[in-house]
Amino acid sequence: MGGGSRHRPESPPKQSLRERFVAMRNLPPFLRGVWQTSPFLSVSTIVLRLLRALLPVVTLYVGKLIIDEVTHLIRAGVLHGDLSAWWNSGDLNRLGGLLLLEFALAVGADILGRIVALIDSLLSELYANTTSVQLMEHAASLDLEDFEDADLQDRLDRARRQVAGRSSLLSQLLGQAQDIVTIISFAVGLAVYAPWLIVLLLVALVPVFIGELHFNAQSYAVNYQWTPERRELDYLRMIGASATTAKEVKSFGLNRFLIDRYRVLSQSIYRANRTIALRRAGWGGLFTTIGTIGYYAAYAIIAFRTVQGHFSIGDLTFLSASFRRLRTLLEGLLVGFSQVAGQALYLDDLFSFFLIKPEIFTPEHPRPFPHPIREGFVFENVGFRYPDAERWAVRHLNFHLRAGEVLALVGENGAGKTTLVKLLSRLYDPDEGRILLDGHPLAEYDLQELRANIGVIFQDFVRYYLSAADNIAVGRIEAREDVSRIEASARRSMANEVIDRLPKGYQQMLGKLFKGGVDLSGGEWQKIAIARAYMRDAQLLILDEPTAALDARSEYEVFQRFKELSHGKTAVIISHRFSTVRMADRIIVLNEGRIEEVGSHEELIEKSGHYAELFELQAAGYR
Ligand SMILES: Nc1ncnc2c1ncn2[C@@H]1O[C@H](COP(=O)(O)OP(=O)(O)OP(=O)(O)O)[C@@H](O)[C@H]1O
Repeated sequence: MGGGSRHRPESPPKQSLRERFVAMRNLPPFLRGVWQTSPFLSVSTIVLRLLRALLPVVTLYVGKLIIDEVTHLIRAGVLHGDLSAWWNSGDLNRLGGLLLLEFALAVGADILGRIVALIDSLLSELYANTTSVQLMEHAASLDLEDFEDADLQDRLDRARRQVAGRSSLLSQLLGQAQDIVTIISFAVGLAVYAPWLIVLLLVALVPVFIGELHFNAQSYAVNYQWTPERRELDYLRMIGASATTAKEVKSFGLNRFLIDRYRVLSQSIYRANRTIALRRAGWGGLFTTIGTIGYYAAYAIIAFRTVQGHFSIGDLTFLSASFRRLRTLLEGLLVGFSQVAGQALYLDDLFSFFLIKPEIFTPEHPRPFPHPIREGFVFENVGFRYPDAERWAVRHLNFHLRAGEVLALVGENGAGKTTLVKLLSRLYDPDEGRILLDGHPLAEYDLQELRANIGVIFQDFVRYYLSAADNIAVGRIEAREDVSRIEASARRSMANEVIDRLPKGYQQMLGKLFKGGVDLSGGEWQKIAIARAYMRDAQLLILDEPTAALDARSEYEVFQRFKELSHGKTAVIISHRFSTVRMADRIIVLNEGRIEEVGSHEELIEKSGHYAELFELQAAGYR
């Protein structure tokens, strides 16, 4: 969260006219994406819209013919006594035919419009689904480091909103294309009768266009600038009203604080939006009035010329209606264009998110992963610094994690234990030095294979709101159906005792998010999480303090089993409990990112160094 001092870019990005036009380059890939989603639906909507586009001018022209026919009939004075006699005389045939035609056109236009709207909504939804999946897939390929970057979070957030809220872009875009065809057809009609009307039209419309363009750019800029705050709003809403936070929020009485913070923040966003909306409404009103003046000027001229005998009454209605429709259409087109340009800017976020490339990836020709690992892992002068951090989290790490040994990492909070583990599982790459596996850098192996061979349970493991069985199966999701494997893993981590007590056993939904879910104690969750490591059947097992919530007996038993069961397997355990740590073959003591001591429990006690001091401290606490 931003706290009190909010960073605001000096000049709002991407709001110049030129940049808006540049953003239009996003439209071709967008349309290509839509096309690939469903070529059939795409073709259908284009063809139907083309038909629909020509209907208005045809309808208006038929209207003109009707009026001309009516005036003709009046002038000719062919009035018969009653309607049926008149009808039978055949004088009304042409008028009747024209009326029928206009009726058919109106019905046709309505039906076509509905079909087109239906296709557009189907197509938009399909496209939004496809893009959401791509978004998830791409997010999955990114580095952990990327996710810890607030800028990326902002961009991802805008991209998500783009997908969720902007699927109207497609119908807008297609509607524009359709309107252009209609406009051309009207313009041709107008040009034939009175070309000067078109000039008048343009003069009336230009101010509206520029106004729209300007205010859309401002809206985007505001939206862009306030992304972090909007994310904070979401976050506040989430911690203010979710099952996982309710306990703490209630007992600390945080609700008032959260609500006030939400209110203040949402009001500032509201004020920024209101300012733009007000200015937009004011200027928009003025510009529209100019357009209306243009329309009535044209109307007066047409009427005058009709009186002079240049136009028929039918022409008068056709021209004035054409002019009015053209004005509305062009206004819509221009406003729509600037909206499309605005949406194209949001597409920028979506597409630029796709352009972020992970830095940790599998080389083109990966080295086959060793089965079994022979020598183990060697850290050679490894150093790592978190992005934007001043301090090295770990530095000058030199040690050998031998195949088959159980290594414990000990150190005070922030000493670098978790960081070391993240480097080992290649969630980060070192900034200095290198890590070798059986003599070759980790980066030469296939990333998926490396991760598949490492089973790591972090201290902040995830409590999935899934069934108990699935909570274990996530350790090796391909084996989700393998009940005996899941049960065996549960027995090893003692999770079976927890699950046996659940009303629905392995099928019990865990967590309180969904109906019928049962929550577990911290230690019970941990036993479930540890079962994931066994599920994985990896060559290297890493337990990063996942036992912190286990009672002393459970932790002892869990590690006893761990040692027995991981026999021959390489393992790294992080724990603050020395009863556990002393079971390891070797212990590394970390201090401020450096290795301070290495040895077995006995050796380190003998040495009377940092380890012995920490051990004494804990032992004294129990005496
Ligand atoms: N994602 C991160 N971004 C920036 N700095 C981090 C990040 N994670 C850890 N650090 C910093 O790196 C240092 C080492 O952290 P690390 O999590 O490795 O410690 P640890 O020994 O596991 O501590 P603990 O016993 O509290 O779990 C700390 O100074 C910490 O503040």
